[in-house]
Amino acid sequence: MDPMQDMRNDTHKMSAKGVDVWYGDTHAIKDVSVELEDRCVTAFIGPSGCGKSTFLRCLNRMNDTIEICRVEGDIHLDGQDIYDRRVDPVQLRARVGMVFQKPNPFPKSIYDNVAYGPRIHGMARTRADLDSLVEQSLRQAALWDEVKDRLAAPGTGLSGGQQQRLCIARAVATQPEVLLMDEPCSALDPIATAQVEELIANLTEDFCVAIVTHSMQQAARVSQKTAFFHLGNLVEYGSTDQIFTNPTDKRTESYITGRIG
Ligand SMILES: Nc1ncnc2c1ncn2[C@@H]1O[C@H](COP(=O)(O)OP(=O)(O)OP(=O)(O)O)[C@@H](O)[C@H]1O
Repeated sequence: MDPMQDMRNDTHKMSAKGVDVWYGDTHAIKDVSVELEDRCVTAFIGPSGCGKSTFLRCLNRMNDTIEICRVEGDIHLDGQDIYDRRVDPVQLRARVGMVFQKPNPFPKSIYDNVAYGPRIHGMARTRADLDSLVEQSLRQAALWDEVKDRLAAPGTGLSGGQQQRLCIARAVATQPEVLLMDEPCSALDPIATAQVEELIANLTEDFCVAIVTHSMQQAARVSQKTAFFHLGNLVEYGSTDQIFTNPTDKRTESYITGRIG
C-alpha cells in the first residue's frame, strides 16, 4: 500500500510533534510542536536565524538535501508520517509544494514551467488535459490574463513579480494540498508584493499555506494564524490577531514591538 494514501480524518492538515533539527552540532529547532490548519495561512515570524526556514523545510523534507542536517520528531500530513521510510520525498513534494525567496523559473517557456510537474507525475493523459491544467494553474496564480498570448515565451523574460507568480503556478500545477512559501516577496517591489499577497489570500480557498516572512505587516495582512519562533523555539502560536494585539509571552511582545529582532 502506498503509505501516502493512508489518509485519516485529521482536523489539521499537518502536525509536528517534538521536532528537533541539527546542522552538525548546531541545534536549530528545539522540540517544536504545532498544527497547521487546512485552508488557512499560517505565518512563521521571528528574528533572523531563529529557525523559521529550517522548520518550513522540514514540512516537505527539503532538509533531506542538506547532508549535515538531522531531523527528529514526528511530522504528519493527513495523519501520515512524512518521514516514514516508505514515503517518496518526490511524491511528498508534489503534495507539499514550495515557493522560494527568489523567483526561480526554469529556463523554459511559460507553458513548460507550469507543465513540468504534471508531466513528471503523469497527471495529464492528453495534450488537452495538460493545456487545461496549465491554464487552471496560471489562473490560480493570477497570471493567466498577462501571459495567455505568450505561453511559448521564456519564463525568465517575465518581470520579477510575474516570475514569482509563475513559480506559484508551477507549484500549484501538481495540485498540492499544502504550499510552503519562504519569504516569497522579499525580492519583489511593493506593487508586485501587493499582487502576490492578494494571491496568497485567494490560495486559502484551496490550500493549507505556511509562509515565512520578515515583515510583520505582511504576516498581519495575509495570515490567520501566526507562529513566533525565537532561538529555535516555537514561543507562541495562535490567531494572528491575538499574537499581534495580545501576545502572552514577553519575547513575542518584544519582537512585535520592535525591541528584539
Ligand atoms: N544549510 C545550513 N547549514 C548549516 N547551518 C544552517 C543551515 N541553514 C541554516 N543553518 C543554521 O540554522 C539556524 C536557523 O537558520 P534558519 O535559516 O532556519 O533561520 P531563519 O529564522 O529562517 O533565518 P532568516 O530569517 O535569517 O532567514 C541558524 O543558526 C543558521 O545558521
